Amino acid sequence: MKITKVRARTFEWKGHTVPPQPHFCSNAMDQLWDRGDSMGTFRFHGWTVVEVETDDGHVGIGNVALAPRIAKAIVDQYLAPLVIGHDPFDYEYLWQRMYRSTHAWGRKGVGMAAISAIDIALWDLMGKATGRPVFKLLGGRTKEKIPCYASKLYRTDLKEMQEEAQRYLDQGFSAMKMRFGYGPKDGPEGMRKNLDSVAAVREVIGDDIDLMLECYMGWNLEYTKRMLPKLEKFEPRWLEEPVIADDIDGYAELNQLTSIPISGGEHEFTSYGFKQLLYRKAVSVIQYDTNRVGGITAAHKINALAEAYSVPVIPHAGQMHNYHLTMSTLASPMSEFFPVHDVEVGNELFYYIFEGDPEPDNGFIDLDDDKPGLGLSISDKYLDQFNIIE
Ligand SMILES: O=C(O)[C@H](O)[C@H](O)[C@@H](O)CO
Ligand SMILES: [Mg+2]
Repeated sequence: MKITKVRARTFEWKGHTVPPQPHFCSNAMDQLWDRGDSMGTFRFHGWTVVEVETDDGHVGIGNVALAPRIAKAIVDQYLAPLVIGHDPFDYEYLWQRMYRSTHAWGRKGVGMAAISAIDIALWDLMGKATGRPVFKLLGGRTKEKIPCYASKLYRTDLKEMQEEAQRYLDQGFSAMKMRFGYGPKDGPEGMRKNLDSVAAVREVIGDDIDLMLECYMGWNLEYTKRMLPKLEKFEPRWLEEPVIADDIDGYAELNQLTSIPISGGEHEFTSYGFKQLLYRKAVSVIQYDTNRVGGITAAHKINALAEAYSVPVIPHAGQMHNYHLTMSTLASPMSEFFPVHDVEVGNELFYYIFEGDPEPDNGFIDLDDDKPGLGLSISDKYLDQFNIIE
């Protein structure tokens, strides 16, 4: 089997998007004096879909959501020539070929995200060629079905957040993640508003539902040290990305500070990056995204590392490329799930570009033992909602 063609298309959403609201989600831009619509740079309204075709007619599908136009250019100009003519089953060699040839600029960030897209397509190809789902090529079925947590609850009116939380309870979720809206620049009043939002959600869901708290890199070490003791009474499952991804020492200090587990990793790359997070005890939950971290090849290695360190893996994003990793290892107890399809931050686009993602049932999703590859196809239902760049 030889790779004959690589096609990268960037899908740019032109459909309805939910208008941005102030304090929607604390984020890394919040500490700038001219933060404006600070979440703006973290709204991903484009996605690059990569199709890798082989001489026997199989087509593997990969994807990348970070800087999709740049990722497409990297695939077209640098990565496609490196894999064409090769056997997709030589996926480790091809990963090393892509990683090493772009090492000067691609070992983290959009370079590695582009490598991830090709790698995911190779695994989809191997599944299709063998007639097996990808998770059966990794470690097989380790769960009867995958528990998932409802991930939304962006900072809005407290009553709206309570009604949203109630909806997830009614849908059978036993875990959910909410976002803070305030950070260091919002002072004591912002702290109070943050605490009030957690109290409001806890009031609805009670103490026996897992509640995760998302900062999305919007706080800093000093602010988080002040917030953690105030948050302990809410017993959160974890506090996510309180500081920027490069502040690994900050993560490590926070992770030892209180009983609240610190989580992170959706902005970290390769097994080398996760070795640092694990070795330095920087996080108690790792959250790579397979379409960023280095694809399935890298994620599979990180799962093994995490198992050795007894740190659970709960990947960022409820999307098929992550579900197969979670199904394949006991090191990953659950998946994230994005319960709302209205396009806001852009995670939702996956539902409009692809078909095949499982729907949750009472807080669980499952994968099909008999569906080869990732089990995804490119949808033709919403093509008119996208500007597609070949
Ligand atoms: O953990 C997450 O789901 C991510 O951080 C979100 O995709 C991001 O949009 C912040 O909520
Ligand atoms: Mg996150």
